[in-house]
Amino acid sequence: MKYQSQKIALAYFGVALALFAIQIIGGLLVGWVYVSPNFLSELVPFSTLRMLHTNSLIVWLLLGFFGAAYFLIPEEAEREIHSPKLAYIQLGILVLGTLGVVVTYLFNLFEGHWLLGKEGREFIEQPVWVKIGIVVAALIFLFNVTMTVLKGRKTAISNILILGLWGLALLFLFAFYNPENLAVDKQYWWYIVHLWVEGVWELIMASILAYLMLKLTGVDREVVEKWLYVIVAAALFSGILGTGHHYYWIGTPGYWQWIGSIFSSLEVIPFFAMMAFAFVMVWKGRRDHPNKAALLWSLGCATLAFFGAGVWGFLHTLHGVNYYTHGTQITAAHGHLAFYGAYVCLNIAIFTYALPILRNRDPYNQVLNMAAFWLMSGGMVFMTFTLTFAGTIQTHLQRVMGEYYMNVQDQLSLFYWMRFGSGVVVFIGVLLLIYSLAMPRKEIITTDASVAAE
Ligand code: HEM
Ligand code: HEM
Ligand SMILES: [Fe+2]
Repeated sequence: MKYQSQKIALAYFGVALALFAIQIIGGLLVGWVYVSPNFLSELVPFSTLRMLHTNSLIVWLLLGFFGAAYFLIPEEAEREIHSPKLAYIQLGILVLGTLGVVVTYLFNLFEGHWLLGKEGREFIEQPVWVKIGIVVAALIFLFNVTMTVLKGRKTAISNILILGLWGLALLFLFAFYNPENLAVDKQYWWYIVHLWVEGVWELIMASILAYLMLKLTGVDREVVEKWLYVIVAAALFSGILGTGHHYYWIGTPGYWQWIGSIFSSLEVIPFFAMMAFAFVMVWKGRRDHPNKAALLWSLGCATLAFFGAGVWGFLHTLHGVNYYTHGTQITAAHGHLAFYGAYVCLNIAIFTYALPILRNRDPYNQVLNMAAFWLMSGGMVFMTFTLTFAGTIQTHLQRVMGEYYMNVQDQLSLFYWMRFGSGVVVFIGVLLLIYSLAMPRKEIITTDASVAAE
């Protein structure tokens, strides 16, 4: 570790990993409700469990991004973080807000209250006071990292990372706008839900991947930067108007069907470019970095993001297809693999790279970490297939044959069992990952000195 303030990342990564475990337990619970519909229904309704699953996902991914910024910006800017104290206050606010959401929803508090009560719109369910807390935390963060970069060396990696993080915070402001008209409400709601993952978060993804490639492969910075600019331009060019793929059936004018179909199809390009980038860097790289697990997660990230976002996104993005598949299990299949590939794997790649450095150890428990990669990724890919099959049958029976929703659900139970099974595998992978990141490697006991020295 070159700079003391990089240590801030350790606290962020720790909280993120704990929330990750909670997110997956939440996933298992919602998955179990699908096979046993009355499970917990008296205590915690499905909608609350589902909210806890998706919101803990978003919160831990954000904590991971913030931690990644605190880790890599000192190295890029060649100076300490402006104020470590502010960084810890920011973390405190976010943890408090998270607890606030959990308590409010689990005990159903302050119903209908404008400031303290539940908000209910998917992904932005946080009570208004928590939303305000999120904005305050984001402002503290932006101030802190922007000051650091302004006073230090400016690189393409840190500039693009900060641009992405500014965009993330500004777009979140639409969470405060909740118009009466449902069509208008949805129109702005997608500014967050879509423009985050298919817009500004892609900048964050590209810059963190670029940083990892720079460190892990030893390729020249100029080469990495050229790729970075192309990826970012492609992401914004396609992603902004690509929002139109959510405007097909919400009451917006018909031209969105064409704008959405054309531009969202182009969104495949930046995801393909990120995958090509990662592999070309490894191919051209001269460095044989000892942290093989971090490299595996980086390549896995770029590849699974291409399949989850690019291929599974394209699968249902043309309006002629989406007319039938909208809101079916096809959407859930895509949502899972895209989030997992792009943003879960990205975070784990930077955790795997940074934690040994932050804790002053050699890359450790690599084999366990790599086993966790295969268990988790295998589980998520299997889940994607089961949901895709379920979604195909659902689309046919419900949307083509016109069968009643619940009748169709009954016929899909085999797939929901398999989804639950793959979830258990993912959960085991997560436990293994956390163990491999948190615990030091056991001493190798061998008589062969050359093996022991490895
Ligand atoms: C890192 C892994 C995971 C990620 C990134 C993730 C992400 C998500 C997202 C984004 C949604 C909302 C999807 C949508 O509206 O289309 C969701 C819903 C859901 N997830 Fe996960 N999830 C993960 C793991 C799991 C696991 C292990 C299970 C367990 C079986 C699970 C079960 C569910 C269920 C049942 C829903 C509700 C779907 C519905 O409302 O029909 N997830 N998840
Ligand atoms: C990493 C990037 C991406 C993530 C994390 C992601 C995630 C998601 C999630 C969670 C949903 C469900 C939202 C909801 O209804 O609550 C969704 C919907 C959708 N996504 Fe993506 N997505 C990504 C990229 C893409 C790309 C590149 C495309 C197109 C090529 C795409 C096409 C779609 C479409 C068409 C829908 C609407 C599905 C429907 O009508 O029900 N996505 N995405
Ligand atoms: Fe989208």
